[in-house]
Amino acid sequence: MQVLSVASEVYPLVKTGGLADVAGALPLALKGHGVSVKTLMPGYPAVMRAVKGAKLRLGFENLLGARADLLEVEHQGLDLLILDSPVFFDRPGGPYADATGKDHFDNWRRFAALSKAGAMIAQGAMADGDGGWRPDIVHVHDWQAAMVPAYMRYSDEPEVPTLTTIHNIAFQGQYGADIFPYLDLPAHAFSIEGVEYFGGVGFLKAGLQTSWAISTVSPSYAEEILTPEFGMGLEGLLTIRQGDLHGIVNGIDAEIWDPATDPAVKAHYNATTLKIRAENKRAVAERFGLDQEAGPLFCVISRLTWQKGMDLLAETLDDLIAMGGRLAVLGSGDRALENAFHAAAKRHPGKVSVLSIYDEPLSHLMQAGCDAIVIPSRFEPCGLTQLYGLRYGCIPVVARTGGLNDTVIDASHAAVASKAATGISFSPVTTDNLRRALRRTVGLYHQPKVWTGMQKQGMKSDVSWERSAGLYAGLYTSLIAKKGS
Ligand SMILES: Nc1ncnc2c1ncn2[C@@H]1O[C@H](COP(=O)(O)OP(=O)(O)O[C@H]2O[C@H](CO)[C@@H](O)[C@H](O)[C@H]2O)[C@@H](O)[C@H]1O
Repeated sequence: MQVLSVASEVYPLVKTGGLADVAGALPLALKGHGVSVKTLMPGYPAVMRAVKGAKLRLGFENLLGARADLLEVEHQGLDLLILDSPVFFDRPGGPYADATGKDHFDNWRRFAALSKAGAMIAQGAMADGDGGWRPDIVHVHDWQAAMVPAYMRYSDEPEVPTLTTIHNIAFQGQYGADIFPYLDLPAHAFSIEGVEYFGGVGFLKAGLQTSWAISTVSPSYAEEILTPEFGMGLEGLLTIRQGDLHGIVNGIDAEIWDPATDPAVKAHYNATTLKIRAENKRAVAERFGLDQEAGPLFCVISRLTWQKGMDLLAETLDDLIAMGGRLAVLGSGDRALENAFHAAAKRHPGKVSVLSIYDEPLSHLMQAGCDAIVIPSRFEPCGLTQLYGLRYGCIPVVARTGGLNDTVIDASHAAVASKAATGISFSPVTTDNLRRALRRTVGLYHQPKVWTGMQKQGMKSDVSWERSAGLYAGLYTSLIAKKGS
């Protein structure tokens, strides 16, 4: 089976968050299920530097107003299609924003161009000539690629089955109606059945409306987004499409994330040699300038945002320190939240430390050395850092929501007694409940037998892609069968 995947970021080439991890790991996991994936992504400067020697496959003279080339290259096991359009993608800053954090002014045009290219490839643009290629199914990720199924729906070419995956419904790609004339769509696409959304254009809405099927990254979140509290305005549409909505939990790349071999980890270990983690703990404390002392070392590896509940954590820090904990924070985000954490670090030198940088190797070392990772998210479609935590013996302390609910087993009395517990979870998401969860965590930490048992149980959890890749392969097969029926 041939799949075209379309994503705006793909690990290891460009990553701003969990989407990149999934877009980079799922194609590799699908290989074992007889599924072969080509991934279309933008040619940002970092990508163009990394894929020297890519082959030119197609030229688009005028893709939403700019010239673009389609390049093909194999990179670390991934078959990549790179949309090389200097006008759209060769600029300083990140994939979505400039160096000051302001969104690129033409994001709608950049990602509509990506989507339009995806739709043309899906409908046979690469089918002619030597090594011609045509996908059996198209899988697009988040709003930046969500216009692919819309472009396909409104073209005259035969349809190919499509799946749109929601990684974060908070980002929807909503724009004014004034962009519609530039999208290269027929006039009737501006309707409730098409791309129109509250009088403007909604990219994610368009994908959810026109895609054959929809998925999100955990079963719990698939249910939550049907409610006004979590659906962010799309709950009505999703409820209508409930029969086509699937929840498939993310996995992690178990080769990249392996504490026994990870090159970013100072002292390698496995579930039978957990004592070795102490060396990594010392290394983390040193890197963050924290006191070397007994007591639990907590960490955060996250965007510092409201979604992630970071305001709640900032409010509990004085108590966490009073309980004997320390905290290492790796992340940046909302200015006010960054300031709150930096202020706590000033109040508690040696106990709280914040690095507002993006550092992939350090994130690995932290999972390998910290005792617990705190994830008090208000909503979490899946969450990956708790999965890395489970694999590395870094106990997750999580809000009971979305994928966090589906992947962490709370240390209730029964779960501890039956040795099933893998973490600590709490709900509803309030400061008081988080404080209680942190206190419970410190209590468990001081029962070394129970704590080690939880670490071992977590390390045994199946967090690999194996099962979920099988579920995606099954979903693809069922959609292809639908086409034939
Ligand atoms: N400063 C930093 N330095 C280094 N690494 C950092 C970092 N800050 C974050 N990271 C890394 O970025 C990734 C974040 O992934 P998450 O799943 O936690 O959330 P995100 O909200 O980005 O993803 C969305 O998509 C994913 C994928 O589907 C869903 O799991 C999630 O719920 C949804 O919100 C992790 O790999 C983490 O280690």
